Amino acid sequence: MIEFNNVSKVYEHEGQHLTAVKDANLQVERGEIFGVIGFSGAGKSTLVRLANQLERPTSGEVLVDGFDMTNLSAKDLRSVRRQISMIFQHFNLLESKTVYHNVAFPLILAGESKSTIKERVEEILDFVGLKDRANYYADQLSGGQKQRVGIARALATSPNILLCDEATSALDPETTQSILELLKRIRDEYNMTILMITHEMDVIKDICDRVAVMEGGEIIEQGAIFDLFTNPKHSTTRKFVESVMKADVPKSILADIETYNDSRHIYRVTFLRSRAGEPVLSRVAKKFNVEVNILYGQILEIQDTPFGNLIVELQGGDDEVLKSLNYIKETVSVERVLVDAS
Ligand SMILES: Nc1ncnc2c1ncn2[C@@H]1O[C@H](COP(=O)(O)OP(=O)(O)OP(=O)(O)O)[C@@H](O)[C@H]1O
Repeated sequence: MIEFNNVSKVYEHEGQHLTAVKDANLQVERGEIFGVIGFSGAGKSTLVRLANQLERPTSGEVLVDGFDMTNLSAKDLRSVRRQISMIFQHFNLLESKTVYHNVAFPLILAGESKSTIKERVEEILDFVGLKDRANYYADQLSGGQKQRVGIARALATSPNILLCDEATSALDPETTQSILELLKRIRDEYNMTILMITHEMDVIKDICDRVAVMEGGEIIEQGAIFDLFTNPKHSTTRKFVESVMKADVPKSILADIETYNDSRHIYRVTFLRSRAGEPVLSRVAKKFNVEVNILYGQILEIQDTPFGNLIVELQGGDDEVLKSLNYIKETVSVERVLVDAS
């Protein structure tokens, strides 16, 4: 649906060249929610603006629905662009206009009749849960409601692709969840293709099918969410994953682990997929001469798949600990050891 082939974007500023996107390759499939994550300045906004040709690439090609956006006539480009809508971090609403008018705006520009506009606006406001706010002014709404208006406006012209530029970054966690639920519903009910950029791994975890990680203009890693979470390869990807994994570990436990001395055996044990429910640690305690002390445990759900994450201490002689560890690794695919004090 959206394809980047060897795309680069170089800006020239006061005689200096700055490569904002470097040799990017990615494919977003129809009906997929694809996330792009990176720290500030990584090139995410530029990448998403290349998707609808708000920016022209310096080299490479951008295909949308098979059309090479870099080689279209102005008329054809307008027509392909009509399939693409965008929502923004700060909503970009007409603050002095009503909710109704904001959503009607792109339909008025498209020359639709009054009756078509009325029908469509009412339908879409109902869909985003703002039917009773049609006559409110945008500046009378909460942030979450404003983003719903932004989404309704984006959907008004029935696009196939929705680009989301940090769409939840200005919202509190609860409102973020409700907007993410709405985006999922849009994908499911309209088979929308969604390309979203964010710096929040939580957002990626909750909604995306696949993700690309950007750094210094390059896509340094990409893949299915589950694979990326359970087996991140690049150190920046690991940082993003740990921002979610560590977020829930109580500070007192983290501080405690850091003070453990070399003679103790502390491991992070990662349980994948259906194995998350297996009683492997109690089996280890019965089978070997060790005690298992669970310091911290968490089971995340990534794309409806359980992903267990435990920090355990194995107490016993070095030999027994080694045997136990090998047993755990065989049985539940221990992915990696965070703290190996042995
Ligand atoms: N129009 C422009 N002219 C010159 N340089 C630009 C322009 N737009 C972006 N850049 C530069 O390109 C790099 C990537 O910027 P971009 O906005 O794509 O990053 P980002 O990952 O979206 O960052 P943020 O999360 O802070 O918005 C930055 O160094 C930025 O200064």
